[in-house]
Amino acid sequence: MATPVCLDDFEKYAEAHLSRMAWDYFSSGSLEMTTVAENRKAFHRLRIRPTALCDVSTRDVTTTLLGERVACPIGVSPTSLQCLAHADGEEASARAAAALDVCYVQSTFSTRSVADVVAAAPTGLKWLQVFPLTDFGITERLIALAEAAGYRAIVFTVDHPAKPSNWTFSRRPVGLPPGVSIRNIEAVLPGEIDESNVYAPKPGLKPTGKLSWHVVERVRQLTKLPVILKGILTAEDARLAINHGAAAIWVSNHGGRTLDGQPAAIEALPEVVAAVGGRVEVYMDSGVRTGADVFKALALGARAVFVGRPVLWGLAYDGADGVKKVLEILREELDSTMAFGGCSSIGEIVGKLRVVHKSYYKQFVPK
Ligand SMILES: Cc1cc2nc3c(=O)[nH]c(=O)nc-3n(C[C@H](O)[C@H](O)[C@H](O)COP(=O)(O)O)c2cc1C
Ligand SMILES: CCCCCCC(=O)C(=O)O
Repeated sequence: MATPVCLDDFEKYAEAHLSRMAWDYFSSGSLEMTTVAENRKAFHRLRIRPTALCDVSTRDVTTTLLGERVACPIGVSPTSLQCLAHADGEEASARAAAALDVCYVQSTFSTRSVADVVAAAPTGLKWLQVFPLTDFGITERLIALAEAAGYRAIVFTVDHPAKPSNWTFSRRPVGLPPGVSIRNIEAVLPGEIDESNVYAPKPGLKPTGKLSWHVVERVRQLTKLPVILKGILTAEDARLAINHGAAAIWVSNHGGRTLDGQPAAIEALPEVVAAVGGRVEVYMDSGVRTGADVFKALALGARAVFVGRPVLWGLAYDGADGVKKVLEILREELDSTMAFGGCSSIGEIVGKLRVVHKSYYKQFVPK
């Protein structure tokens, strides 16, 4: 295969080279996968309105997340089981993120532990993702480890209260090949994973559906770190999140892997941004594949975007170097979109009708 030039090329490579089980695990979503598809289609329905004759001779893509500087507003979403994509797994993806000075979010269900990741990538902004699991002690111990290791925020995933209905996983259980284990869980709870079917864990590791907004306070009480809520899609939940002390809100539909039929994350972003009214930062993921997508999300009020599957494709292509290429391509495409859109800094992208739904243009069509 020729050298990949865009994220779609990395996806094709991954599909051709990963084991069938790994590819199915990474690519699938719930039920008919309509939300997986909508995450892309919704970006295509948006149009960028360019501004001519601006000084775009130099462009600055740096920004800050919760006060910490990053080289660009593109980060790595938490994704589980990265050693299915490459033997170095999360060590490689964290190294790539650190090399590019972008935010790295480690999944609870990582095939490398917090300690492994910090040893492999001692620099760079790192956050830990946690779930509401049946055994709250697991979350508690992971947060303590991350805080001690210098992680800078906790990403609390609120859109995963049960095992998702995924026909692909039902047809072929997701198992771990020899030598691969969920080391992040092993570090706090040895011997709990059934390696032949990771979606049939021991009771304590199951997602709990016994939830209320008080769980956010419970997580906050465990740590001095800011707690970001991941998986918010409505204005009502965004307001509740702020009332319960969320430091930031992450608009996401989990890449279409949880509730099929929910909106594309980019469609839900404007109502969340409006409800938040600038009180906390808003991030988004789900379906971001080009620098134009990044520009659209920022114009609609996201402080930063994150990518999930593209990082797994990069790992499959060439470990840490592959992930670096994926992130560099997105950064360069964002930079180019800014030049042609008329923006010299990230701050200039926001607002000003830079991005509209394609129906905006109907009003100008002669009747
Ligand atoms: C294989 C895979 C594993 C995932 N694991 C987690 C996880 O452990 N925790 C979590 O909060 N989200 C998880 N997600 C969701 C991602 O964080 C992210 O929301 C999603 O992948 C974004 O969509 P994208 O893949 O289209 O970029 C996972 C997604 C995939 C594809
Ligand atoms: C190994 C158990 C899988 C946990 C769920 C990870 C996840 O969020 C996903 O989308 O997959």
